[in-house]
Amino acid sequence: MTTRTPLMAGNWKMNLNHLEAIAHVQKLAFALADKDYDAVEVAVLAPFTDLRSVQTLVDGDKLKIKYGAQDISAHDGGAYTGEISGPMLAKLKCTYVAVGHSERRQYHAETDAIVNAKVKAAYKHGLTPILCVGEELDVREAGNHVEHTLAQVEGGLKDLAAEQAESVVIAYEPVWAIGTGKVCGADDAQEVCAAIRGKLAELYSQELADKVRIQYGGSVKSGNVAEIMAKPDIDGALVGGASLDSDEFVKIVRFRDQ
Ligand SMILES: O=C[C@H](O)COP(=O)(O)O
Repeated sequence: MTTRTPLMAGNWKMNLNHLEAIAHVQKLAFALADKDYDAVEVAVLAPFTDLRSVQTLVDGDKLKIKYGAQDISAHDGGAYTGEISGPMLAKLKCTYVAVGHSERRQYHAETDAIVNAKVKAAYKHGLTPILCVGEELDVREAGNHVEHTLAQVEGGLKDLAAEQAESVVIAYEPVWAIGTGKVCGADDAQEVCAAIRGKLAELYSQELADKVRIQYGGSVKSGNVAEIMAKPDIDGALVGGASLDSDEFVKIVRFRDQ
């Protein structure tokens, strides 16, 4: 059986300026330093303006915390005002980049085709995409959440070679549970995450599907993370609001201590 190292990633969204980011990462590093946390991978997805500061801190202090961006341009460079390219993120030694977050899909009209181009841009420049998928409330209420989410997985990974797809991280984030305090029940989250793994097996192979880490995201907190992480197809969490409180995020990272 494949062992998947859990990935706990804090998505700061449009919060924390670069000075606040430094203080926040320092607090995380201090709180996590007294105990070996190799068994869990920790990452922060910071605003673009924070990345250089976070890089300097992580490199300088040799921190185990990984970092990345919340979006990437599908283009490598050129006249795309306001965009940030893969080469720019790679130069900052980002490990991860979130792609297709529901807030990008909703507020920036990102389609599966755009998300797919961004996933490919990430791989082209050595970044690992965290492909975000998940249904809106009306889709869940109509009972189409699995089908909807699997279509986003298939669209996001379209034409991607197995050598790349085997390292993708998929974040299942039901839109109705994001920032609402309404956490998806652990059994409901497991149902969709298992279906995502099944889709990966269908698209590639069971061996590849067993390697891919699938996160749950949506109102994850220290009080519910252990129950979510106990599910066999959930390999981590993509944490929004609760990742802005360093004490709370550390408790989430240490879900096994609960
Ligand atoms: O990327 C993170 C998700 O959007 C979840 O956000 P949340 O933890 O604030 O619900």
